[in-house]
Amino acid sequence: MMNYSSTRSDPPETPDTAAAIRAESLNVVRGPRQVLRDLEFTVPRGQITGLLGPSGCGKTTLMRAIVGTQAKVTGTLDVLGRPAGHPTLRTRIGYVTQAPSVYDDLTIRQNLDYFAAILDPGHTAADRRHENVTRAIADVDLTSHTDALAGNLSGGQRSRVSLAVALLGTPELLVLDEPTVGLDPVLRRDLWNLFHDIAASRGATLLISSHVMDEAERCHRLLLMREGQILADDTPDALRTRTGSETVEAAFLHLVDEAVAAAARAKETTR
Ligand SMILES: Nc1ncnc2c1ncn2[C@@H]1O[C@H](COP(=O)(O)OP(=O)(O)OP(=O)(O)O)[C@@H](O)[C@H]1O
Repeated sequence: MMNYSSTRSDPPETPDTAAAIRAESLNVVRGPRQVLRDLEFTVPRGQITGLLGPSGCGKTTLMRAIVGTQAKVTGTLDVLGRPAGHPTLRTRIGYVTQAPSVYDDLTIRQNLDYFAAILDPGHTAADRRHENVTRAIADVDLTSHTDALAGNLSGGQRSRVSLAVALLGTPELLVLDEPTVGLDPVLRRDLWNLFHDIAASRGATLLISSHVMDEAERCHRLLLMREGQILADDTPDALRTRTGSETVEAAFLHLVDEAVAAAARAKETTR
């Protein structure tokens, strides 16, 4: 995690028009390996940015750095105008991990009531909490299962309970790690519609990881990753045009081939 010994000397927060996330010379080491290498990118506010790349390329590590839970992060990483991990960011960011974090022995409503009580405590907030919980359950289309035990839900339903928890505090930035993995096509489409609603109606910024390239087409912008580096930071249209490809998947493969060829040339010249 990045270090914050004092908030007294914090620089003033950057204006809302600035990027939601800005990284420069960002490096992360995990165990003996350098997992992220010299990343430089920005994520604009109010849009959906897809973080795509093969398994093991560093997507989760980057998300953990952004939400402030990753150790050994160096370089610049600003989130909503503050350095990543800053205490004031805790209530402004919703993070959904790959493994759903729900209590199996509680119902869906009890799970959300529990997290709502942490976010918005006190007797006087009871009505507001009830409303927020009901809305978050409806947002993820689980109203008909409100009183079902989380332990009896399918994997996709449990993921949606986790997403509902992240939506409780109406966060400005939602960081979602592979939220559609294992879901059927109808649910995937519905969730992507929900993500677009959240960005459009609340002006929220969403960073969504996936290794399913067809989901890239649903994003406003893309960060394509490979082996701990950013291969491209662009819109799906611009990527297809730039590489002369029909799909983002073909564009990604084109960029991988280019990177491999460039690395081989560099090796050749150093011999
Ligand atoms: N706790 C850890 N200690 C050491 N290395 C780790 C640790 N966790 C992950 N790594 C390594 O860091 C690299 C990036 O992992 P990460 O989970 O960020 O990838 P990912 O792109 O999210 O993969 P996936 O799509 O499979 O979830 C991998 O090579 C992985 O082996």
